[in-house]
Amino acid sequence: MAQPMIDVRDVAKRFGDNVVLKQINLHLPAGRVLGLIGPSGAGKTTLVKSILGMEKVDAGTTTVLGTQMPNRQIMQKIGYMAQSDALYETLTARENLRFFGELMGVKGPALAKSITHVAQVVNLTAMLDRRVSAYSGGMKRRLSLAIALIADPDLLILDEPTVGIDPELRQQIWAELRTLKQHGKAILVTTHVMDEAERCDELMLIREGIALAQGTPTQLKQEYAVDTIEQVFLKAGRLQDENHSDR
Ligand SMILES: Nc1ncnc2c1ncn2[C@@H]1O[C@H](COP(=O)(O)OP(=O)(O)OP(=O)(O)O)[C@@H](O)[C@H]1O
Repeated sequence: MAQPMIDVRDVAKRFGDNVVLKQINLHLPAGRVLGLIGPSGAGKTTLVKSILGMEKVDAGTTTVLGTQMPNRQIMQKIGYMAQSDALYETLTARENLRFFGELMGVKGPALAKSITHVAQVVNLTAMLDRRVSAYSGGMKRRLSLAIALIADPDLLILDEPTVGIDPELRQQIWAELRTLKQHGKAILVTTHVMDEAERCDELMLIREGIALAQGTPTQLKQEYAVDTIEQVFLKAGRLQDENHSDR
């Protein structure tokens, strides 16, 4: 089998007494979209940061592109969109894209071409030369996504990429993610939006730091004998509450 783009083995993490991740296992091959869904505080961002090597795990390993994390070189190969935007407000969007593109090794005409493409994907072409300080929250999210895409990375890790983005553009962004996966990219995405969860090839339901269920949306609906992912989630949560033996 081809080497997974992300391989998480038995990862555990706590902040003081707060156990945030318990024995998480996750494998993401090329050409797949894996959705991480769970309520606020479930541990999604902590898992994402553990995968990136930004958070030190207490047990287990996270391997990305065949290399155990943390690793600075590998980090530069990942298209990462954080939950909060890290943008240079005094620069224009184009300058931000140029800066982050160069940081990831894209230069010259290739960079100019990539800026044009990613700006189109997130619908910011007309606003590229405006300072980011004048951007709305949604525009900043879109620019953060464009930055994650700028170097055409093999692996994208997107933490709630469509928060504050209107439904039409959300469709456009998901169409782009689909195209990217068809080109063999691997995509890990966290989301609260259930119709986005339905678009993932595979889902991991995470609650109180525990991976409650994992599988394709169809498999999960069958397993829990329900019609929607939202119902899967609610049912899995109820079962977890009834069975406290895993705490
Ligand atoms: N740096 C930190 N120090 C202490 N506790 C933290 C830290 N980061 C996260 N936590 C705690 O870890 C738990 C999981 O947080 P995390 O941000 O991973 O959840 P999440 O599933 O991403 O939530 P949301 O959907 O709201 O973003 C929470 O209880 C949070 O308070």
